[in-house]
Amino acid sequence: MFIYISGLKKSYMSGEVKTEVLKGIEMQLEKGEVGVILGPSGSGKSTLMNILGGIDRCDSGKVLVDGVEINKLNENQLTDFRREDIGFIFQFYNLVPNLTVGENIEVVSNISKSPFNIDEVLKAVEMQDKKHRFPRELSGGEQQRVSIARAIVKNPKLLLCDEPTGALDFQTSRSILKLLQKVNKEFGTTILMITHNAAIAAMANRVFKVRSGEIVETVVNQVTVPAERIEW
Ligand SMILES: Nc1ncnc2c1ncn2[C@@H]1O[C@H](COP(=O)(O)OP(=O)(O)OP(=O)(O)O)[C@@H](O)[C@H]1O
Repeated sequence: MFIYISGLKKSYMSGEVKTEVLKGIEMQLEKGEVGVILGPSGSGKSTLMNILGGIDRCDSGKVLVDGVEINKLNENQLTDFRREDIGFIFQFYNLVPNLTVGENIEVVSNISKSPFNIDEVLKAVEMQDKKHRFPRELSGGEQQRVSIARAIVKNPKLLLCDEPTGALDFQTSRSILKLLQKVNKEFGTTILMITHNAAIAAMANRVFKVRSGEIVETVVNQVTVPAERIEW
């Protein structure tokens, strides 16, 4: 199993008060699959994703990514894991404003061990014509395409997407989801995506429903729906 999570717990302290945010998560995803995490605001989705991406650490439980138990890595190993194996896409694009599209991608490619070719990745996200533009000269959807290119150029094992269409209108959202599906097929990248939108679950191989820090249901879709046919 490519992602294997068992008994994962995480609490936060605010002052004297301890809040258990993840209460024993069980979750599995195969290599090359698309997983969707669905759940209401505050249910622990981002916390789970941050632990899986090596941004945060769990208190207890097992978290394996491609056979590596990431909660056992030291700080340097965790940094390497995050840098080399994980691509992140967020709701807001976090592009460097004074670098062009090409340069934003090059910064990541330069520090990667086995990056894809920048022009190929730009072509895949249909942004090859805008390589020399600055982020402020792009629409929201175009900026998200660039942030996807930046996340995949490093040839990550796992692409983690936290509400990637949260700031986009429905047509643009659909084109971004279509692009993620294409990345999954063409580059074979395993994708795990957080969303509030239950309709998006139709494009996933596995859907994890989170409530108050627990996975209350896992749905395995035998047939996945192409993004362009998702009903909103
Ligand atoms: N660093 C932190 N310190 C204290 N509490 C935190 C911290 N990070 C998250 N929390 C709390 O953990 C809970 C879960 O947060 P999380 O961001 O994982 O939820 P979410 O499901 O992703 O929500 P949303 O859909 O609104 O982004 C929330 O109650 C939040 O306030």
